[in-house]
Amino acid sequence: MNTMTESKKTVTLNYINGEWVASDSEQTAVSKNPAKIGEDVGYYQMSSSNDFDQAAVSARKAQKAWGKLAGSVRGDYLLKAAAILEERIEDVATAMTQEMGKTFAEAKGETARGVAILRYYAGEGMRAIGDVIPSSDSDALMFTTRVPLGVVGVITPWNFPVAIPLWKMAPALIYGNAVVVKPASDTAITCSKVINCLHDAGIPAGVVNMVTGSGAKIGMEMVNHPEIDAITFTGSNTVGKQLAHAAVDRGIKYQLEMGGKNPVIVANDADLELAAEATISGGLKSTGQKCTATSRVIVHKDVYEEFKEKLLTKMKTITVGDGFETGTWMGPCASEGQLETVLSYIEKGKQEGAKLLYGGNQVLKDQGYYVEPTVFENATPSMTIAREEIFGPVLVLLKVDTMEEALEMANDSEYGLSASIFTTNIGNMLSFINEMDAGLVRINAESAGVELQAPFGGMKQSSSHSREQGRAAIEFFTSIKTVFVK
Ligand SMILES: NC(=O)C1=CN([C@@H]2O[C@H](COP(=O)(O)OP(=O)(O)OC[C@H]3O[C@@H](n4cnc5c(N)ncnc54)[C@H](O)[C@@H]3O)[C@@H](O)[C@H]2O)C=CC1
Ligand SMILES: CCCCCC(=O)O
Repeated sequence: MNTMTESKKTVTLNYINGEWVASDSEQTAVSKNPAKIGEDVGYYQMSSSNDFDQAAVSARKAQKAWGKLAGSVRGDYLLKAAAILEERIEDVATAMTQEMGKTFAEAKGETARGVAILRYYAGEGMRAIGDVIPSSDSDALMFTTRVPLGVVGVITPWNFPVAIPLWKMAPALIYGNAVVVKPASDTAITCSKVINCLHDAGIPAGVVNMVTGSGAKIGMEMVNHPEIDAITFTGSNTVGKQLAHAAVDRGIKYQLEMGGKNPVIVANDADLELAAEATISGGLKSTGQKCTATSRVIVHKDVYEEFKEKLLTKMKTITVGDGFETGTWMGPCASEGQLETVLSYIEKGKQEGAKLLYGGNQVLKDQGYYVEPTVFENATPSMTIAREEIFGPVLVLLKVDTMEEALEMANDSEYGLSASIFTTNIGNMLSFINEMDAGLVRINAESAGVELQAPFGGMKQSSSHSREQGRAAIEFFTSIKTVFVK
């Protein structure tokens, strides 16, 4: 059981060496519901260095046998976990909406994506992992194979608390690694429910471990621990860079997926209804808290006013509220801190001279951490709101005279995660595909829309330049060994 009751409080436990255990710090912290101020979702362990050490040592011991299993046998565990998670979609999604505010429908959709991720990587246990390469010695046999890294540390953010841990853990496990996961504290309970599905699938003790608590403490403990052979991180650039420096100091493999400032280009031949709908969805779904969310909206001057009117008409229909309420389109910001960050960027936008077209206000103040969907115009590319990741429901309209200017503006960012263009012109489409510096480029579709079977990752400052998901994940979670036999 992943929780215990302590003076009527539900306390989520750590998962170490196949057992649910409390931290030896005897300290817990509360996970709060951002939709309902004052409502505690539950408690999680504020773990100690010793807790992490026990998890890492357990993982090291377990990995030896786990790595020797046939890939198909490892895959069977993932298939069982997928079936269990599928049975528990409502329960896991409930925890997600309670902990970070995503609408219940989106939370169920994400959890279903987690089921699909487990099933996809289960199949990887029976697919080729190398090549036969002709040696210059005709009597010799030369081929490549792949070996696991060993123990992989997994650090994940709060915005996709099921999909991101699983799109890291599932490939790590199928390719023979053991894992220690440190989830974002805001969604520790949700992660524990995912881990419990792996536990109930009978995964061998020590192969999967979860240690909750302060990122600065446990996250840094992880990257510096001698039993950790690699780190896979998704989160902010600030934290990612800290982890990378520590990983380089130890000479271990690391993978970072970080921020974005994703543009959408609306060409003068675009389907404006489609472009407006996709900008709303891509920019404001999940309260704009997706790394792939649209934030810069670059519009050709010929269609600017018509597009703006369509966008505003749709924005005015957005209902803000508790993610469990049927009519809610957009939930709260994930935490009080996230709300404060978003409101500070809105103020910055006004101070720097952008025009607030719609929204910009905190709402339902007595209930939770809610902000209106917001759009600015008359912004310049140098303004803070056009350069920095806000990670909230804030769109910035930018007007251009030509498609060349649009593409130049779209690339004028330190980030390069995802980007979209709306056009019916094949020349615009090909220029965008070839010249847009982003890891995910989408044509006539919103900037969000990661598919689990395709490589995913950023360019420039959005990533450490490996790729997650799909078959690409094998590159990070294994090492290639070239074999020569005479
Ligand atoms: N590129 C991508 O695929 C994605 C990127 N993100 C990015 O993540 C950010 C939002 O997520 P947050 O959880 O707020 O990010 P965050 O960077 O604050 O935290 C991410 C994880 O790192 C841990 N952490 C915090 N401080 C740490 C430290 N000093 N050492 C080690 N670990 C530490 C946290 O506890 C959490 O588990 C945004 O910047 C967003 O763009 C989010 C989802 C996907
Ligand atoms: C955290 C990255 C997940 C992005 C969700 C999407 O674009 O579908």
